Amino acid sequence: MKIDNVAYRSVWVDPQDGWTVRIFDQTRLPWSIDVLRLSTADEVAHAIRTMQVRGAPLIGAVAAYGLALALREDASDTAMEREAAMLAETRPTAINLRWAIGRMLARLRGVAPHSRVQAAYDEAAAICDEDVAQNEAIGRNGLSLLSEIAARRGNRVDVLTHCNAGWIATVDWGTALAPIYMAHDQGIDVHVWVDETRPRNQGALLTAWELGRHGVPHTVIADNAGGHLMQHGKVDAVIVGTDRVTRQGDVANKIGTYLKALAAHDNGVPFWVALPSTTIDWTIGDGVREIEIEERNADEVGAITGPLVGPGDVDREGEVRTIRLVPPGSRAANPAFDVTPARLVSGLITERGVCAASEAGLLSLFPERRQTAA
Ligand SMILES: CSC[C@@H](O)[C@@H](O)C(=O)COP(=O)(O)O
Repeated sequence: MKIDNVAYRSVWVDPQDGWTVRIFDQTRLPWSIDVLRLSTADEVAHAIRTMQVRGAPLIGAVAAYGLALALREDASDTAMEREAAMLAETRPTAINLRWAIGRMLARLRGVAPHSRVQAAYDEAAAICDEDVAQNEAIGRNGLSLLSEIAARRGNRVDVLTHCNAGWIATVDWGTALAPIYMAHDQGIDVHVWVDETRPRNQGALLTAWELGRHGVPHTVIADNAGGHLMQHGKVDAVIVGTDRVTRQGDVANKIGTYLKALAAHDNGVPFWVALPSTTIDWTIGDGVREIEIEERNADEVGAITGPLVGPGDVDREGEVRTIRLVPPGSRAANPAFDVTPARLVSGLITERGVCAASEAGLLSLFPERRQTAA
């Protein structure tokens, strides 16, 4: 995607030095576009934990480069296994992280230590290229669904999305936002209701920023507004991304997604989930019981960060500050994801096509997984 007419991915190797890894600091967006340089596996782990990089596919891709950085310092078997385990544990819910580390190890275990660094960079680059191709295919498959609605509605589609599943959450394109970008580029009058997505506001900050830069009409809403809009016929479809889909089609995504699925179900609004196959966890069935939900620091609920606005503070307008929301002494809790049961999901939009959120649906697109799932 482009920033000031320059095409960027969300992660890349610095072309000047040929080895450090560059990312946008997503804790600073949209107020400031800061590019970070990561040169050790520990720096990568820190970037993932603090959500300087976030979004399921992107943290997998960045972690893969993290392992390449680790191998530059020590390419022995012991160091490789240790650093891989450390990177895989930086966040628990998104399965792409463990998938990417698993793929790197599968490739590198058979490579002699002196050849591992180059092999690791090559494999991480392949993961990135494949993610871009998968998201582009997801965009095309989701576009068919949006085109059908537009054909019925005089070229208009209103989509609601939650959190950020755009290009900044993947290597490029995004999952949930890829069909929206393509619909907009094709001249469909697409408008997006953007859930702010408390507590970290990935919708209000990142999705709104992405859509705005691409010229896609959008409106940021409080997280609680979606049900009301659906009751009044203002939402044609909900499309969200996901951090993990079980083989039976249960969907883990940013906290609050489940409530949107319930409201969509009650109002007959299609609820679609967009994902690359790297987000499917074939080893588990019941997402509510089996997916580990990340519990983040309660301070993310108890405070909010943003630039000061006038008129009270004209001199300091624009200065980014953190403001306390919760009185001292009140406890806060911060489960970061929830699980939407498959029965509430209208369809899964993957790189291979759209399927029912069920084991049979997923296996119809990924028949090679039949044995794993059995
Ligand atoms: C294509 S990203 C899909 C999901 O990863 C996204 O919706 C989400 O929940 C991200 O959570 P985050 O905590 O911001 O990493």
